Amino acid sequence: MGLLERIAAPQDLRDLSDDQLDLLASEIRDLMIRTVATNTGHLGPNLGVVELTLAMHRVFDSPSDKIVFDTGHQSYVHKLVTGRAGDFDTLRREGGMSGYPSRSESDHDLVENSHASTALSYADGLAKAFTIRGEDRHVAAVIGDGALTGGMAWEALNNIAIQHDSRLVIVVNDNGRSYTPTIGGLATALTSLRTNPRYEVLLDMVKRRLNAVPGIGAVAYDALHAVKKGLKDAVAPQGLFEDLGLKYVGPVDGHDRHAVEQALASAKRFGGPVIVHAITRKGYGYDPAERHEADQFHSPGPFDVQTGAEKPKGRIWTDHFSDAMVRLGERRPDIVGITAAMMHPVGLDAFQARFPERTFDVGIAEQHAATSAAGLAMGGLHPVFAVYATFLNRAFDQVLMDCALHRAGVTFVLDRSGVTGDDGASHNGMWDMSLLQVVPGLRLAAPRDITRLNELLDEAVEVDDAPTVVRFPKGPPPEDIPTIDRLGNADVLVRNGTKDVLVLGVGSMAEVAVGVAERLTAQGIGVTVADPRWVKPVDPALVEAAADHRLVVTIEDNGVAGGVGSSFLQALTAADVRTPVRIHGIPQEFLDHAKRPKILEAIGLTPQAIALDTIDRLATLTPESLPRDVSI
Ligand SMILES: Cc1ncc(C[n+]2csc(CCOP(=O)(O)OP(=O)(O)O)c2C)c(N)n1
Ligand SMILES: CC(=O)[C@@H](O)[C@H](O)COP(=O)(O)O
Ligand SMILES: [Mg+2]
Repeated sequence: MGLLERIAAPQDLRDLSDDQLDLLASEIRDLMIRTVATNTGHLGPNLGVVELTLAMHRVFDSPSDKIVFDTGHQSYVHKLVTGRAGDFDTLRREGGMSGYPSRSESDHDLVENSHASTALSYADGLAKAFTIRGEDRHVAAVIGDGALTGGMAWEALNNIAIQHDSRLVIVVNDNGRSYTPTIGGLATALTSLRTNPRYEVLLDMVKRRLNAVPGIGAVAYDALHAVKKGLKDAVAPQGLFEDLGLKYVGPVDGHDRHAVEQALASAKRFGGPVIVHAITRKGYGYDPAERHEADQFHSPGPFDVQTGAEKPKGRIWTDHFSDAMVRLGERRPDIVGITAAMMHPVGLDAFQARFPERTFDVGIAEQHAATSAAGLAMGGLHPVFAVYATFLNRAFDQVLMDCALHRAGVTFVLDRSGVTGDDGASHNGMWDMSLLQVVPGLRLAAPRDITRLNELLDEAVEVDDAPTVVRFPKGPPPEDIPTIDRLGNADVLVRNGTKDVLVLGVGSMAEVAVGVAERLTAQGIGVTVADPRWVKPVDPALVEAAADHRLVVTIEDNGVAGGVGSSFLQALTAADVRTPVRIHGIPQEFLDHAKRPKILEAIGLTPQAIALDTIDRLATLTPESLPRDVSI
């Protein structure tokens, strides 16, 4: 590992010469490429911030100064130079290093939330705290051009701009992309700053001339830096940040570590909030990533280091949704697709290719997406907003007060619902079937397999007077699980005679419910397994069926608090049905990263664990807890 072994703390970086720092940068790239090739992870974003991160840790004094990463997926270099290089081979492994900042790993890490556009708000708070406490500490926040399209970032900038004494340096890591090129007026404004041809040529010439002058070159370059700012005013329109009252330094070549250090040092000296605009390239230094058209290896699966060829992946739920959307689009000219900067990851790229004028990428702006969808519905269209389940949390009020209050026919398709695993606590989609329970009129479906996905999507887009939600998990779908009967709107999957236990298997947990039934049947226990399909509103036929059974078991890939099981129990209570209910779901905790199957096993969402619990539960049932008309 060479030089990296010598970096026990970021302060060690200051003892390295320029040549050694260049060598260290290539060592870091090499290690990240080899590690992500097997462990998976965010290679493109991290290759793009090697020089930037080294410069930050040479200028700022972490952990006393606080370095905050927006989204945090680009914090591998930060981890490598803050004493964790030795554990890097455990990246994203169960019990190993998180792919995001982790406070339990290091006091150099602060923000663990992987939801974008939050860093500037944390930084605003931190800087105010240091000022009030009279602490001479700086805050440096790294935010990507993509994360800058999120509304929270501008709420923060609005506040930061008036904090004239805050020791805050904002580094805009501008690589022009989220997954795909960043969209919108902000992106255009950033582009105009970074690509003004006269400014670039002039700057390059000056830099080359000065650096060629031994001894004084760098100093003069630094002095000219301020002039350059003036220069830039002359050759590049300002606006954007400086109209807000924010000092702006840049754009600076984010792969020129020395230039970045100069910019950061001068920004640090300003003594007030400053924006340093760094131009970087995602995947920089690894050809297969730089050439990767789709997303420059934003988060590649396992791949061959030599060729960059990714190991073939089987079809996942998203691929089937993608096909279904194209079919819907052909059948329904009123259907439009919306994504929040994740066109391919949510499976709307095929729909976009077929119906470009009916597809909208709104940037990382889920709140805007939801309310814009309400507007589209009010305008006579039927929008489908495809989003990862966890990211819809951010738009809860928009779903409630902009969509549901106005009975807007918007369909939300929640990919990555339930346990996702690799990306840690803030990525698990374990909240939607709890949060959305309280939304009046909203209908929520959880397909168990691809046949049901197509059925439920068709049903959802037929609803034009209320928001509908269809949610499915990360990864490959199961084989179709056949229906043997209907029970109201629900599908009966197993019925083996006596009515001891009614098992409700929700969405991806229907497969688990069938496994539970197999184990209970082998013990001579009577089981009915039903897949509710629509979990909100609760199906009255299932309430009725519960009254005929000794015990109800609900299984959901959602937090147990306020989820499907809770709402079913509430419905039984309201109907004065006293059958006891045993709720199985994700414990209401922040789960550490690991693979989805390992987490499901660890939290007991397996046929074996639930069958054993059910047998125990049945054995403890006492007459008074039985429905009135059953005697044992
Ligand atoms: C609220 C939210 N929506 C979507 C995502 C998914 N996501 C992760 S990284 C990313 C792109 C971020 O782009 P940028 O901020 O420019 O960082 P870069 O990857 O270019 O370094 C997105 C959309 C997220 N993390 N948070
Ligand atoms: C950082 C981020 O939010 C996404 O890039 C996330 O890693 C998505 O991962 P998957 O698309 O692999 O579920
Ligand atoms: Mg970017």
